[in-house]
Amino acid sequence: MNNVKYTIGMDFGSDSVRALIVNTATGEEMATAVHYYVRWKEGKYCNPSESKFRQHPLDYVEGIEATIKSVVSQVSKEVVDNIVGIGVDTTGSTPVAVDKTGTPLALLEGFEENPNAMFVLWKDHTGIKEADEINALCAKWDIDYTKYEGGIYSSEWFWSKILHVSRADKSVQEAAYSWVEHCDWVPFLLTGGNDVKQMKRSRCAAGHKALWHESFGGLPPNDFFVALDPVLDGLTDRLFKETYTSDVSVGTLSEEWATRLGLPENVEVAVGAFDCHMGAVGVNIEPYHLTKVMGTSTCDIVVTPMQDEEHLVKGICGQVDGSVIPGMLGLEAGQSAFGDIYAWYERLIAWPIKELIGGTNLISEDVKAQLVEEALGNILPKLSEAAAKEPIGASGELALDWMNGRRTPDANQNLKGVISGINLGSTSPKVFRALVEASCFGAKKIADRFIEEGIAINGVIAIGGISKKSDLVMQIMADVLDAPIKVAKSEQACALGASIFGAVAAGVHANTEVAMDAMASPFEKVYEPIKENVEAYKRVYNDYSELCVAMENHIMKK
Ligand SMILES: Nc1ncnc2c1ncn2[C@@H]1O[C@H](COP(=O)(O)OP(=O)(O)O)[C@@H](O)[C@H]1O
Ligand SMILES: O=C(CO)[C@@H](O)[C@@H](O)COP(=O)(O)O
Repeated sequence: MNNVKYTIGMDFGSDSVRALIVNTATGEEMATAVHYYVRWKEGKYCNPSESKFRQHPLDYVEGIEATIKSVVSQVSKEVVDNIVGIGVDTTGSTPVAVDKTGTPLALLEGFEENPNAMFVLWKDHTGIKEADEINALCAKWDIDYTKYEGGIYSSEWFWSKILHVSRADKSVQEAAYSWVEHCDWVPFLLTGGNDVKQMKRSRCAAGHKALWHESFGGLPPNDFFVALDPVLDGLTDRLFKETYTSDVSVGTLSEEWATRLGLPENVEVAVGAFDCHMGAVGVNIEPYHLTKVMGTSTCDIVVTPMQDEEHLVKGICGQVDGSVIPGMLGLEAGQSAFGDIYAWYERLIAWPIKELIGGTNLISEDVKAQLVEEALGNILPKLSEAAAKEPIGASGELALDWMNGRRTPDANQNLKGVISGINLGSTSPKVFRALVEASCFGAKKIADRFIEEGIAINGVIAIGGISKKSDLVMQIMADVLDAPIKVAKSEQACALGASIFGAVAAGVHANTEVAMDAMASPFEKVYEPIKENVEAYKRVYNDYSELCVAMENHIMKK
């Protein structure tokens, strides 16, 4: 008789959702599945030139069904019968306007194709002006509500997005009873929630991105929001006061979803949280260790014991009691674009390839398609191979990593990327190397800020796609940070972290620490800094820092 219990972890990333079935006694990953969002992949509802990125709720619903059915089909009936919990993490702040029943407006008649009725993805920066207004109001209000969020509110976050959409689209503003984070909506949906006021909201999302703090009595008061714009009058009453950590259960799977997914009905669903926070749990984060989730963007997570005396860390994405491990302080920072910078460069190089191969009459359509696929799939590996041979700083190309603005330190989404120091000898690999170096210098700015603010960093851990895909990026990161970087074995550390919370919420483990000890991923590799590279990068980093100041002054003058 098998007494082992299993949980499912779901990780909703920027492009895809991943699901795992995990053995709660050992952390063994029994099955895994990935689903790429169909509408998102087609580029629907987005306009990158305006930094507008929306995701349709159906992309997520289809993703839940596809991945869970797939993992369930990969394991025995005995395993399925012993699945007791589900944990969910998502990107954030990724909010959506909902009606009273908590249904995203894009699922209602008349709103199906309206991007303002869809989830406003974390990297959507259409609310830059609104973020500026929030910062200006906080600066003159008697309480600075941004103080636990690094002192600067970002256009990537909840209120900037709500205000922007409410102003831009009267039909959505009028139909929106409330607003909901992606990580709160999925557990609500799976447990059959139908009253948004009963939705259990994530402490992680609320504390890092929605200006929630216990000492404020919850969210800022209505008069603060009315002063911002009367269009927000009354909304806080329809949002929330209480928040929950992810060791708490939202409830059990609804009958409908249990049937749809082929799961038992008594499966507990944990309160959701953001991907990077659960990722840190997936690798058994220790206090004062920096966990870097390296993917499309980066998220940098540190936990510390709760301080007796409050110390506010400036310029990060906030410090929240229990956002990572319940009972500890979770600190978050990150870069708004990381792998996305390489993806942009890849697209630049891919354009002529697609055009030229696509336009030729010399080969058949099938061969064309195969050639294009092979060429595109090899751009980043080939560039990396060639870039690895370039000496550090020898030919002068120097870039800034602000292609999607600067998330931290000191959020400023008005900033733009730069490639400087080009001459007639600048090749594709040289420029690519400069972009990789810039992304690692941006990471060093974050590590430096934690240290300047008195948060020691005693070790660095990497998870996320790039920690697995790119030796080049990882070695440069170790050289630039001058620190060994341990890479987790799990391909899906965030989903694993979510499964750990599923196990705690289902009562299999007494608390998050015990569950992490049993289930978290070990490490498979360490990138050690190379001494001569560390020295060479110190010089280039100084140049990068000077270029940062010059460009920020230049852009902000306009
Ligand atoms: N060989 C490579 N070298 C560097 N970056 C890569 C490589 N292959 C893919 N990437 C980058 O990885 C990023 C995706 O990371 P991943 O962690 O898988 O996704 P997500 O951020 O959605 O969770 C993309 O931005 C892509 O540009
Ligand atoms: O900003 C957060 C969390 O606070 C992330 O959700 C966001 O950077 C998206 O992460 P990915 O790059 O998709 O892994």
